[in-house]
Amino acid sequence: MATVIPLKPAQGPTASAVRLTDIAIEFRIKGRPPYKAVAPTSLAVADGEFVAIVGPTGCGKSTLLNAVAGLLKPAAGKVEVYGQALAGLNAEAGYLFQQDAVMPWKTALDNVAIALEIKGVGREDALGAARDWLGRVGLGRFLDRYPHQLSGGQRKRVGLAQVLIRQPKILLMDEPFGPLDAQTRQIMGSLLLDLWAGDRKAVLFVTHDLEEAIALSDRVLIMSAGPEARIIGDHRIDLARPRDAADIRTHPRFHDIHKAIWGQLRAEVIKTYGEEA
Ligand SMILES: Nc1ncnc2c1ncn2[C@@H]1O[C@H](COP(=O)(O)OP(=O)(O)OP(=O)(O)O)[C@@H](O)[C@H]1O
Repeated sequence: MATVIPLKPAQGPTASAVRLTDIAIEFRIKGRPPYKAVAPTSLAVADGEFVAIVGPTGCGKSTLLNAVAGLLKPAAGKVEVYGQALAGLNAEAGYLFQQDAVMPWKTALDNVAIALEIKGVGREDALGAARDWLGRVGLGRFLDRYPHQLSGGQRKRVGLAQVLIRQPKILLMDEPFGPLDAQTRQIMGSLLLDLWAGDRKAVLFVTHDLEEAIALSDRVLIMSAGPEARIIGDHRIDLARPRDAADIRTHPRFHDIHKAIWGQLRAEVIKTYGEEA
């Protein structure tokens, strides 16, 4: 059985990388009462921890991530980053979305270098770092390709390099491998784990794919069906590291963990389909 750990944030001298306390999020829709997307809910991500959020479609996973990114302000509750109340955009975080953020008129090299240039890094230094990062994501031979000359998986690698070159302390990932085929998703997962093992950032990873969440994470959080969604499960994943995001799925322990968590997730997924039917 996977261990279910209490939802209360751990107390201790070290501040969490991210801590949400009793966060509630509402959307105003003209002529209607506010839509209460997220009910008061709490979560904490420790420094160096890889945490996934899984939940039924439309429950509020991206909304929660956007609150951590500082892209939207909760109606109630606290967002803290390394112990400091978040005001405005989260400067410690790099954000990787499902959609590509690459510029079609720039080569892979320029797409990655620009992430440093807009921070004031000189052109030559930015190009040097971009070459290095593209090498680390396996695109050392594709520096001068334009996005339309790259596969979907290769564009994702460019996106990953664009975010990582800025060395954020926290990585926010919203279905980052969503549009890719199953095999490429697993390869990207393995690449992400390899890169993460180097300097263990705090990661908050949103996915609808429970297998992907278990393969990558230290903890998997389950979000209930909306409206007024909240975190209802917090499962520690005790699979050894280093892990290969593809091979780990054949491990017997993986199946036990999957079975334990799926029971809880399935109930929420069924509620969502009932609502939309
Ligand atoms: N700007 C907005 N205005 C009104 N409602 C919104 C807005 N953004 C999101 N919502 C609603 O809030 C709820 C949560 O949306 P969110 O995108 O966070 O879900 P999700 O769990 O990430 O979904 P999916 O897995 O399908 O990507 C949904 O019911 C959505 O319709």
